[in-house]
Amino acid sequence: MFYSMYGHVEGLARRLKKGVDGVEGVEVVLYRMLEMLSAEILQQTRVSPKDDGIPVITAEDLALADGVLFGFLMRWGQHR
Ligand SMILES: Cc1cc2nc3c(=O)[nH]c(=O)nc-3n(C[C@H](O)[C@H](O)[C@H](O)COP(=O)(O)O)c2cc1C
Repeated sequence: MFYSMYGHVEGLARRLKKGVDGVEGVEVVLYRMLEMLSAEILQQTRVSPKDDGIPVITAEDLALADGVLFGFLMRWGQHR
């Protein structure tokens, strides 16, 4: 599961999936974290459009996973 504003973290997640999917018996499913920024802020900060093919994760999705890799960017020293 990841959060990405400008695609760098998403690119890392896609590459991780490519690598880990090569492990026998393991399947990686990509999810994004819920967007917390308003549409206005997203427009002002020129955030990249999101790929609708990657769903937003739910608590139920998390419970199905045997393992979770987290990916998120740093913004002013913190992630909220
Ligand atoms: C507003 C803003 C604040 C940032 N603050 C930090 C920071 O405090 N520390 C850091 O290491 N990187 C910081 N960065 C860099 C991002 O974490 C980094 O570019 C990240 O790869 C962006 O990921 P994304 O392209 O998936 O959104 C900041 C970037 C932005 C746009």
